[in-house]
Formats: sequence, structure tokens, C-alpha cells
Amino acid sequence: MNARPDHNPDQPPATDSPAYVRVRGVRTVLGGKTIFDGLDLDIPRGKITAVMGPSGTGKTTLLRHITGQLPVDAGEIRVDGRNLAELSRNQLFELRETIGYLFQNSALLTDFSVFENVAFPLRQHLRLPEEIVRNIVLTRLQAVGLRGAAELMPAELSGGMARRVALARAIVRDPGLMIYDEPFVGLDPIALNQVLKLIRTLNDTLGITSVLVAHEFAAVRRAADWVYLIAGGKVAAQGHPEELAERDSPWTRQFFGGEADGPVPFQYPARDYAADLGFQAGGA
Ligand SMILES: Nc1ncnc2c1ncn2[C@@H]1O[C@H](COP(=O)(O)OP(=O)(O)OP(=O)(O)O)[C@@H](O)[C@H]1O
Repeated sequence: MNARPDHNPDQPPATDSPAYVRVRGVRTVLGGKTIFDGLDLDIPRGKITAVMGPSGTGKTTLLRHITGQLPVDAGEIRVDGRNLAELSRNQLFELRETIGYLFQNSALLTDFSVFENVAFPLRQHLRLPEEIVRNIVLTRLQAVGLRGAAELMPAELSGGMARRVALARAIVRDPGLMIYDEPFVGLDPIALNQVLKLIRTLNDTLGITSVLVAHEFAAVRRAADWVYLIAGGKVAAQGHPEELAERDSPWTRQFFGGEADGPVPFQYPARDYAADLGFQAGGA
């Protein structure tokens, strides 16, 4: 696990097939604010790629681009070889069906049992015999260690268990791509480690490609094969997590070392302070 790349350390780990997600020259403007300005990155097939960066840097926006929920203003995104801009609504919908999601709020259906929550995506889209549904659901629950909790209701679960049920649901239809958006938020250390281990194990055993957005570098370091640090609308740094942590750059010192001062400013961009307070610039 986490083998260091044995090729160019400035490039994501090479795999035999092309990157699952290819982002090229992406420019995004939201509400008049430029979020991305020439964003380039590859999400290698079969690997876990972490996307990190200061708050508000566009990580969730990038996920929305990758899942075709938000078109880019310029540039190109290819997912599994397909240029998203060329897909019809139906094709985009089909593409989204091949993506599994795990969010920080596990978003379980409160009136449904654990079993029915995991079965939901199967029942919603496919007409499978009940016996098959049961086998698939129990296999996924077994994979996350919760087969014995199948009949519990969401209110009876701890936060860590709920996250694992959501993970079982996310993989129930064999996604090619798994998207984890802040999967560790609010978990105690034991639950965090269980989810972390599961992300790694599921990725490796099911051959999934994973994108992991998280702020916890200690966890990312143990899970990810490659890390992109996004800041200022671009990739500010990238590398294998161990190598990135050791790299001595202002970005990595501030971001991975948690320094308050560095390239990420303390102040959100604002109008002139004196003018905002009603003083004339240079006035008495
Ligand atoms: N629909 C929108 N209209 C205008 N601005 C938006 C919209 N969606 C997001 N933004 C802005 O885009 C920027 C990037 O948001 P995004 O949620 O992608 O950041 P993030 O890196 O995921 O942040 P965090 O780590 O805090 O979750 C933020 O400044 C946000 O306010």
C-alpha cells in the first residue's frame, strides 16, 4: 500500500490505462469570483487521489465538475475517456450512475432500516429478484463490518457506523469512481481509522478509482497514493503524501505544517479597510 512512485516524482503514479479523470485548462467563475484559472490534474485509475486545499479553494466545485453537475467556463474534463461537455443529459445521468458518493453527512434515510438503506439504489434503478438484492446488500454490509446491523434503524447507529452504512450503500452498484467528500468529519479516532482502512481496502479489492477530499493530512497520508494541493485556482503542489510532507515549500509548510502565516492569507479579500470604516484615505 502507498508504494512510492518509481517514476517522475512530479507526476501521479503511472497506470497501464489512461487516467480515469483528466482535467485540462479548467477555468471556473462563480458569482463573479474566479475559482479555477488553468486547473490541470489527472486522477489515475485504480488509485486513491486526495484533493486538499484551504477552505473555499474549490474542492467541492471540482467534484461537481467531475460529476457533471456544474459545467466549466473553459477547459475540458474527461471522465473514463468521455468529454463531459459532449455528453447529452441522458449520457451524463448514465455517467453519474457509475459514480459512488460518500459525504460527511451520511444522509441515510431515517425511516428505512440499514438493510433497506443499502438496498435503496438497487431497488430504485434495477428490477432484481429479492434473493439477489439480499445477497448483494449482505455482501456490502459484510465488507464494511455491519452485516449484523442490517435490521437496525439509522437512529440506533453511532456516527462511525452510519458512515460505514453510507459507504456500503455507495458501493452497492459497483461504481467505477468513488468520491469521498470530507468522509472523516465528526468521527472519533477509532471510527476515523475504520473508515480510512475501508476506503483503502475497498479501493484495492474492488478496483475502484477514488477521489478523496479531506482536510486531515494525517489520514490522507495513510490512505492516498497521490495528493493535489489546490490553491489560487491551480494545483499549487502535488506529490506522494510522504514526499509532499517532507517538501520544504511555503505551501506545504503552511498547509501540512498548519502554520498560520504563508501563501494562504489570513484575511479574506476585502475592500480597503479605512474606506470600509468610513475614513478618507490619508485623511485626518
Ligand atoms: N453557486 C455559487 N455561486 C457563487 N459562489 C459559489 C457558488 N458555489 C461555490 N461558490 C464559491 O466558490 C468557492 C469555492 O467553494 P467550494 O465549496 O468549492 O470550496 P471548498 O474548497 O470545497 O471549501 P471547503 O473546504 O470550505 O468545503 C467559495 O468561495 C464559494 O463561496
